[in-house]
Amino acid sequence: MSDQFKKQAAERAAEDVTSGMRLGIGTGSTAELFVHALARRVADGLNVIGVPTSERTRELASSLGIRLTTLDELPELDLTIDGADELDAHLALIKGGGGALLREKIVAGASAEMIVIADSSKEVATLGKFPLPIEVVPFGLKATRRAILHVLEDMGLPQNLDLRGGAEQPFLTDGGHYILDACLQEITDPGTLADRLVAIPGVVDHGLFLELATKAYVAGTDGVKTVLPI
Ligand SMILES: O=C(CO)[C@H](O)[C@H](O)COP(=O)(O)O
Repeated sequence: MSDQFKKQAAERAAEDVTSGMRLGIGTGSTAELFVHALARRVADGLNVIGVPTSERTRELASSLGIRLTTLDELPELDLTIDGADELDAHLALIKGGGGALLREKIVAGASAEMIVIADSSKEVATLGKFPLPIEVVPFGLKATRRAILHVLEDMGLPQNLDLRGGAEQPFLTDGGHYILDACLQEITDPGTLADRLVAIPGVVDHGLFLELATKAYVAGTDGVKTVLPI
C-alpha cells in the first residue's frame, strides 16, 4: 500500500514541473517513482534539466532520458523534489535513510523551492523515531563519535549511535564518508541539535533538514494532501 501512496505523491509532484525548470532530483524509492513520472513527461516533450542527488539517481534518470548536469555547471535551481524519512508540521525533515543526505542537502539548499514527497507513514508530531543519520569523515571516527555522544548526553538525548554497515564493512556515502545513525526517539529541539552537530570537527553533515522544504505532497488513504509549513 505504501508503495502506491509513494507513487501518488511522486506523480502529483511531477505535475508541478514546468518546461525550462532547473530541477534537483532526490534519492530513495519515492524519488525513483518521481524520476519515472518525470521521464514520462520528458518523453512527451517537457524540457527540463536536472541535478541528481546521488550516483544511483544519476544512473536511473540518465537511463530514462532525462537531461542531467552537475551543480557546478548549474549552481542555482528552481525546484528540488525529494523523499524524506520523517516530516513534521513545520516541514522539518529527517533524511538520509538512503545515505545521500549530504548531496541532498546541498542540492536542496541551492534550490528556490523544495517539495517533499512521502506516504503518510512518514508524518510525525516530533522528529526522532527514525534514526538520525550523521555523516562523518572516516579519519578520527572514534573521536568524532565520542564528541557526538557528548552532545547527545548534554542535551538529555539517548546515546545510541550505530556505524551504518558495521565496523567490518562500513557503508560509504557517494562522498566517501561514513554514517553514524543516532536513535534518539524524540528530538524536541532540532535547531540546537543541528547547530551542535555541525560544529563537531569530523561531522560533515546530518539528516536534519530545517527550513528547506517549502511544500510536501503526502499520500494516504484520503488521497494526496498538500502540506505547507506552519
Ligand atoms: O533521504 C533519503 C535518501 O538519502 C530518502 O529520501 C529517504 O530515505 C526516503 O526514502 P524512501 O523514499 O525510499 O522511503
